[in-house]
Amino acid sequence: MLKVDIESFCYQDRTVLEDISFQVAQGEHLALMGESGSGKSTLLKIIYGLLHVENGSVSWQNAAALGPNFNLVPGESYMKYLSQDFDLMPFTTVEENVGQYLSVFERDSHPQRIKELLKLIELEDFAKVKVKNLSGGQQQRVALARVLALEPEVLLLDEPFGHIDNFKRSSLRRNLYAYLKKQGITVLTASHDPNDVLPYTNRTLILENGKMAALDDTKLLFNNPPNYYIASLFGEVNKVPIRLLKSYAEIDRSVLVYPHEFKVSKTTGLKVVVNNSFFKGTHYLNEGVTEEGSVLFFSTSNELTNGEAIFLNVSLETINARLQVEQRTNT
Ligand SMILES: Nc1ncnc2c1ncn2[C@@H]1O[C@H](COP(=O)(O)OP(=O)(O)OP(=O)(O)O)[C@@H](O)[C@H]1O
Repeated sequence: MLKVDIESFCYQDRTVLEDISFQVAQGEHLALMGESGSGKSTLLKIIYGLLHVENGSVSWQNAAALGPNFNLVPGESYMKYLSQDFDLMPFTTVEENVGQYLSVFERDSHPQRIKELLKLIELEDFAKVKVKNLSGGQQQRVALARVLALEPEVLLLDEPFGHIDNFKRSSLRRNLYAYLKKQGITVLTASHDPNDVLPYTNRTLILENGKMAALDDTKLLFNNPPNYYIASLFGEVNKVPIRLLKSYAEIDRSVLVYPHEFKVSKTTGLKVVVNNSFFKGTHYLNEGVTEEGSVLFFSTSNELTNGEAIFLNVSLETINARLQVEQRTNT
């Protein structure tokens, strides 16, 4: 079990983390989400032991992680941290970079282990290439292989696919997370990308201005986001007054609605005039303006014409579910 308790953490005199307290079970995969500057990287650096936290503690399996004021070389041996800057040796080859992190006591198994890791990151053909001659995305994959070399018990990943193109990203993500799960490695992934988070993580911790805005089951957070900030980390979202959706409603509140949750009708519902229809590959994301002048985003399978009037509907189940979440988080 990884236990993190941070009362506060400051850079110079600016507090950037406050009241952070959570636990991660062995083998669990926790996502860290939050807007840029919310404190994700800082939190990972504290956990790894790169930053000293005066008011707080980190422990793994009930043993305290002591941080940089106590360790000659920062970082705990059972943990690895993949930072946003890759920290590679540019003038040596891919296999040397990965091999450097393998145990000196098991030299015989190095070639096999390097081969295995290069296969995982899909860079087998680049084993003899110097790192300085690789693209940014390829370098990020080498950095990933390096942190995996010694099979850490805890792996901290900071935007691990940020430099990798979509073509490689999907398969790499699948292979990597399947591998980590199989090995029972405890993982924390900080990411802006819901595609890194939704399919692969058990729980998600949301940071907002250095504070914990939520910590819950990932699917639950997506399906029933407690507020607009949290929902918008997963993609486009609308805040819609219930009285516009159900004319008979006596409730003066708004609910969060994702674009895919609107059902489109030609005759009944909340009237909007289409302003834009963006092709998203699998669907169209449309921008519509209500009679009150607010903008709503909704999905359709077909392209809509600008100026066309259509009607939006949201199911009672969705509205009720959202109202219940609000009640739960307000009590
Ligand atoms: N070394 C530093 N010295 C002073 N302030 C810092 C330092 N590093 C980060 N900060 C500040 O601390 C806050 C949190 O930064 P952090 O990098 O942890 O956020 P983040 O959520 O990881 O952002 P991003 O998603 O953009 O990587 C920001 O306001 C940032 O400007």
